[in-house]
Amino acid sequence: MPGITYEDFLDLAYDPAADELVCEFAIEPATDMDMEAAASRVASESSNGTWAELQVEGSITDLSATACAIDEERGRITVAYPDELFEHGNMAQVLSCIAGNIMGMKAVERIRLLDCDWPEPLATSFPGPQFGTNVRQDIFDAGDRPITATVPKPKVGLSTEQHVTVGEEAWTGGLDLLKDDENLTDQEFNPFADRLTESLAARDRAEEETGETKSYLVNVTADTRRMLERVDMAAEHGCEYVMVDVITTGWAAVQRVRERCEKHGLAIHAHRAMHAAFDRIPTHGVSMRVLAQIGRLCGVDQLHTGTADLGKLENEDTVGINEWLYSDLYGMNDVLPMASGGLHPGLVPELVDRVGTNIGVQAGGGVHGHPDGTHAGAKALRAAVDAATAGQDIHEKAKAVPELATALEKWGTETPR
Ligand SMILES: O=C(COP(=O)(O)O)[C@H](O)[C@H](O)COP(=O)(O)O
Ligand SMILES: [Mg+2]
Repeated sequence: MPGITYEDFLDLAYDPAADELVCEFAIEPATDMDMEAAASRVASESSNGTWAELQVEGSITDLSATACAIDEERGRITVAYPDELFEHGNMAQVLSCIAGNIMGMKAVERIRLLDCDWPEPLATSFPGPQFGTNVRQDIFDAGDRPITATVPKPKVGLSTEQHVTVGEEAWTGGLDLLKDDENLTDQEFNPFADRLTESLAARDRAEEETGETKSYLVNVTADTRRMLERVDMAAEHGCEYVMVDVITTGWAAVQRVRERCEKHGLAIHAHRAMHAAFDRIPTHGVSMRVLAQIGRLCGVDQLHTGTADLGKLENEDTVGINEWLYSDLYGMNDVLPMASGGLHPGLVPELVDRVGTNIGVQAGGGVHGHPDGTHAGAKALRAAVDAATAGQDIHEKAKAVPELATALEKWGTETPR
């Protein structure tokens, strides 16, 4: 009986079926291997093969992936995965196939999952976002402008009272969202329950004062049980959102949060802390593009996708990722990209020029580092966003908004480091 060998996973004449998941990888084969040998091993290990020749009966090869294209020059391969290989609606299982053992196999020096073409049966087995970019209208009344957010700094250490004061100043200064930082959850210096209730009371005051809708991205990140309890608490106290550190928490937990948020009608803000462990080295890991795709399928409404290189952190193709998040995917809702990380008012015109206005603009240091404090910083950021949306020159705007003039004087258009 002929066994299954690596060759069974390579067919460069193969045309993937419409229901197959097609993945593009960048690979650098091991020094003693050519692209074909490495590509067939990638397809094998990520579906149903292994290093040894296997003797099995029946149509087990129906579940085999096929390495169906190789671009020697660019070091790219394409692998098609049959739909039956996957448990629908189970992102952990999907990732254990397409980004699992292959990430560490010796047949490749480096391997990066660059992009996925999600077929309808698999994609629609996930819920997608409840709101996506519609948060700008469904939750706020933001018109054409980006929604705005700020995260109090220092990231941790402020007492609840200090945190809430900073939030209230930011809201009344003109920002839409107060956001917890990624490592602020339920520590003794600022307990979750107190912060939630007191922030929402401040939100109500700010709404009253400004006549605008305000909301709070409360960080519920924890083990799944505690996270769901916190989602329930956020809903109970009248919050519109929860924030989850989606990479550190893991997609399986995000799926449960999405389910619970639907029950309450809450939107999900996804912070991507730790994404760079997967995507920073451009020749290895899982691209931010794929992480963003997974976020959309699992149903986050807002996702950090970087600043198109204007901010303090390394970014991978913010523009291309955002375009994918807006693109049609079998009628699934889109995702609102959040630009964040080292932003300040002077960078806003160029940001909007590069990525458009269908985004959220988030700044921490660029608001609270304003020489006249958070309230002035919030006014400056809001004015910069309004001007950029209206196509007005930021220096013209600064003539009418002294807080913006001060911010421009302090930071100009520099990229922070
Ligand atoms: O706290 C901040 C930004 O603060 P600041 O405005 O002071 O830099 C966020 O955690 C980063 O946006 C994360 O980066 P990214 O959005 O790229 O994931
Ligand atoms: Mg942060």
